[in-house]
Amino acid sequence: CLKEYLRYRRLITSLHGPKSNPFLGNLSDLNCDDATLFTQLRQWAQEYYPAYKISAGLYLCVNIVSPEDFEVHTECVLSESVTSVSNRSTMDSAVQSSKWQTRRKILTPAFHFSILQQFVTIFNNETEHLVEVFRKNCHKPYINVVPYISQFTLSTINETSMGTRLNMDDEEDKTYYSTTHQIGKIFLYRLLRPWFYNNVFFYNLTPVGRKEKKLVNILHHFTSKVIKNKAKNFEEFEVNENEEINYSKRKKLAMLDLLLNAKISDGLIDDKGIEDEVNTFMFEELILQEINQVLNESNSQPSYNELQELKYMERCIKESLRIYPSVPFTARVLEEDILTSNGYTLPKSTIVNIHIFDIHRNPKIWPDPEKFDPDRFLPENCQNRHPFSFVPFSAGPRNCIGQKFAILELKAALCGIIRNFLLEPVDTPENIVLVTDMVLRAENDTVRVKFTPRN
Ligand code: HEM
Repeated sequence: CLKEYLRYRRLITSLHGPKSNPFLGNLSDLNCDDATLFTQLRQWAQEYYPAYKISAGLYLCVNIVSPEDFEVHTECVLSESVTSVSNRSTMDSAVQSSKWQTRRKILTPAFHFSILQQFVTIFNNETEHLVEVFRKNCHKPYINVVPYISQFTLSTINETSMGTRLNMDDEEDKTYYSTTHQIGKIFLYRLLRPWFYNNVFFYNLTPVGRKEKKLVNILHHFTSKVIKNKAKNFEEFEVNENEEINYSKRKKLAMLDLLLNAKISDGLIDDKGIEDEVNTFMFEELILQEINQVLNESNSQPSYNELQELKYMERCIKESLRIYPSVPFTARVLEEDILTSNGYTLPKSTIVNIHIFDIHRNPKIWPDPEKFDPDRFLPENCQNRHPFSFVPFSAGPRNCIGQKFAILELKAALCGIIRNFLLEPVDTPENIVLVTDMVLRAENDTVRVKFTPRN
């Protein structure tokens, strides 16, 4: 064991990375607020491309920033995920490595297009609820969309996977919703403190460990209740097995007048600024044009096939997921040694973090990376790109099983929102502060948008 450990340490420590203290490693850099940590990781990603090491005391991990190394690593991370190492008490049976392959096989048919077709009705109904909430609030100067969007996604996944609607007036459902948020924070806390990984006994005695236990019990209680109810319904369902499953044209851009006025009268905005603002509108108008074309101007809910036809919208979704990938980092444990593109050997058992966020903003692959340009995803523009340079759903065997589901759900939601409202950003990339979490979040969970109802 000692020989293996020393080899492991020697190989990882030969990799470059930020300066570290011999005893504490990079703990002092990592022990900061979530926003600073996010910026810090991005800075290291640029400085130490394509891969670098960081350490926390005796624990070491390697961060990968290049598509090439990401591709190599995916061949060696089939089973064990960091979630299962660091968080066994939370996610134990669901993610444990030995069971992964069997479970993935069982679950894959649940995402077959014939099943997704049935989910479209749920997506559309949930979208109607969302549009209704926005309509009630659209008289306000802006709406913070984050809580509404996360309730929408949680409600949709609940209904499609477990067959129940979340009801935010119900205390238990409300607690479940807030618990899913809090557990993410605790997971991150533990991920950054590797001495808690294997030390479950000690961790459970800490205040955070005790809180985690309480939250996990709430989640387990909720899901087991839903599963029990579902099991009852399932018997009823079998009896009825033959039953079907129940489940202004272009607006005048008055904004442009305002922008031009602001430029001429007080020089508050320059030509580039106006172009950016108009582009923001144009994307939305082009999406609306496509929706009207595909749905023949009707007000009906879109069908599965119609959603598939919304190609321009799909490019806009992909470009959004490139600039703001919902999962900015993933973490896994290597099962075998790998050789990185710059000639380093990363030994078996290394914890590897993938900077999805930075892969998506690599200027060599994505010129002018901060610019929103859906045409990057035209087939002819994708041809020569490395297949692992766009990875919002990760890649390789452990990629996201729900990616088609997610795109379809996003399309249904956008269809409902854009047909009903004209959107204007209140928060912009310049003032939004991103923070480290399990999923990409803006500081204080706030992204403000102005909603104006369309006639
Ligand atoms: C925009 C939406 C989504 C994004 C960006 C996304 C992204 C990802 C990523 C990056 C992973 C890999 C995580 C890792 O390697 O640690 C993943 C895994 C996974 N995702 Fe998603 N996801 C999305 C929506 C969904 C939805 C809607 C579902 C279910 C309906 C889903 C189910 C899963 C599952 C089950 C896994 C684990 C797969 C496995 O380990 O075999 N995802 N997702």
